[in-house]
Amino acid sequence: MKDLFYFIGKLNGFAGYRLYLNMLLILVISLLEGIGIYMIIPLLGMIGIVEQASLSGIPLISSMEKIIDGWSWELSLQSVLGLYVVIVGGQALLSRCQALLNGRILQGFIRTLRMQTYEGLIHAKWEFFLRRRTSDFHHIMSSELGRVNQGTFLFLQMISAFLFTVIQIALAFWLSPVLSALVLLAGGSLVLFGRRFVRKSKVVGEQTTALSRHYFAGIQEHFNGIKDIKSNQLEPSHLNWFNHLSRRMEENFIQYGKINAMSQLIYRLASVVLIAGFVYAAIEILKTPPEQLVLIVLIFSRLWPRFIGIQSHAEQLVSQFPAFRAIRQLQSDVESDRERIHTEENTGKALPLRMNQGIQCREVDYRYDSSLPVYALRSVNVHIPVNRMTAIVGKSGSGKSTLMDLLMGLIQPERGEVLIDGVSLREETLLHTLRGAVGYVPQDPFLFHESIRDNLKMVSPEASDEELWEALDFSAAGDFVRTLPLGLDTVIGDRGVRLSGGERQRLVLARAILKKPSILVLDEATSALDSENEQLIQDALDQLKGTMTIIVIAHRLSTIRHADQVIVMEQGYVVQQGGYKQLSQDHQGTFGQLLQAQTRTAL
Ligand SMILES: Nc1ncnc2c1ncn2[C@@H]1O[C@H](COP(=O)(O)OP(=O)(O)OP(=O)(O)O)[C@@H](O)[C@H]1O
Repeated sequence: MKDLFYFIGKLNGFAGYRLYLNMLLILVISLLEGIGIYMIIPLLGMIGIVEQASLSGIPLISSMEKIIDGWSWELSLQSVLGLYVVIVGGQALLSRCQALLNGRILQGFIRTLRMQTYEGLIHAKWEFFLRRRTSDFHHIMSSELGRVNQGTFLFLQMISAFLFTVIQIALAFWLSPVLSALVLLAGGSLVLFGRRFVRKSKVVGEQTTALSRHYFAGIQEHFNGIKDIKSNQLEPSHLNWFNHLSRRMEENFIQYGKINAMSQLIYRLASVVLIAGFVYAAIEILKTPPEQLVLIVLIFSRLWPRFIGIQSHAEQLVSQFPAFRAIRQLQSDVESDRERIHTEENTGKALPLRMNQGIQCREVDYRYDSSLPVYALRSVNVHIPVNRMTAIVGKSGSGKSTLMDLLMGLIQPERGEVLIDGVSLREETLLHTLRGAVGYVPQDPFLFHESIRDNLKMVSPEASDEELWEALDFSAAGDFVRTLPLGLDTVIGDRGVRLSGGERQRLVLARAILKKPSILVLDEATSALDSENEQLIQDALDQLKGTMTIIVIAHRLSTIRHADQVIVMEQGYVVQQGGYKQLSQDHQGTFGQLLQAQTRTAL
């Protein structure tokens, strides 16, 4: 319930006066509908079904008669019918306006919510993503937002039904307090009885969230690993998983349907019994005049379906509560894990990085999980000199990528400092500047499902075609792009799968170069290249030496022969640091052993 109130507060903040206008319209529409019902009685009087004289005893009719008398109108069939058309027509017109306003409020609210959630996610720290499955974000951004949309719609519908009920009950009370109190008492006991269905719906709603989360995670994993599935013939086990989950989802929906159908059945049966008892009491015990009875039956016959609707809406609404909670939780998590560089002051383009000495790590410790005594980096002290090439090497899992993330300011040390020219990276403006100055090429390069031109221009929207080709030639990608029939306009597939691994790496390298970074970071960025293309890129990087700071992670040690400095890592510690030649001569050192191992493999 807390979550619902949180979103109502947000809805109120978003819609403001429009929400109240919406309610006012509902009130007027309900009033007009009530008056429309009342209009039937004078009509019945004119037809002769009820006696004209007895109409003056009915509260609202007598007031209306007085008003009409004041206007010196004659209560003729035409005037009553005319008034009826005006009232019911006016109500229809207002209903249309209200439906449109309702739609605008709802869609605008969901758009804002979607935008806020996405903005929060995209500005969250890298560490936030390390702790979560990406499928959970897909789930929240699609399924859960959809459920919040439906929940908000139901909530607005419930307000409308509630206001309608209040107005109609007020009119009924005016007409006959005793009869109305009887009906209300019956309605109230039904609501109390219906609470058990609402509780059950909530439990089913929680199961729905868990199942759909599971579904999203599974689907994403399966299609990411489709090549593995096909080549290792894992289809049967995946089909089995899918079949099992689909059945559980089916059962979940059926269970919800059962609850809803049962509550509706009970409500309908109770309505029939109540109406029968009510009519009996009205005629036999209370001796209600027929015209009043007709009106009350008319009012309640229109009111009852809405009343039942409130119960059904309440069940649906609580079944959506877990989605409200999931989005609220995510919004609060991303807020507390927001990257400090994304503040109001830092919305503009970062200032250019002017680095004179370099980046330094001083006594850095880092753990991915602070509750475990497992360190990814331990007492790391390194210096990355400006405009030089530094290579980071070590066995798999030794901490190379973690150190790289630290140097790029993606993660913050648990102990110690990362400094640029002696200034701590904990300083927000510096972090913003550093991020703007880095060109990063990851191990598994990512390309958007856009043209090559769009993919490149993402980092430099103003770049001319000449600059694009220059960057492509630099990364040894110019030749293969020229052979494509559409050249720069070739659309590359989802995650660039229509290109080979090496082609993707070269395109992403071109993109990084186009940014004209002060710091170029290559994480195993040439691992998928053949030796010819790798050599071309090595030559190009050699040309860049002295113009930008280059940090390279490499497994193939032959590719870092020209590095000015090599950092050797082992189990989170920096065990050696120095020039390539110097380290390679120490045959007992970790680097010497790594070199020997690679030479043996190459033979
Ligand atoms: N997201 C993560 N959550 C928990 N532990 C992690 C995470 N990423 C890395 N680690 C752990 O931190 C240690 C260092 O990992 P890191 O990726 O930095 O090594 P690496 O030298 O880059 O390895 P590789 O050469 O295989 O890429 C490893 O023990 C690894 O299991």
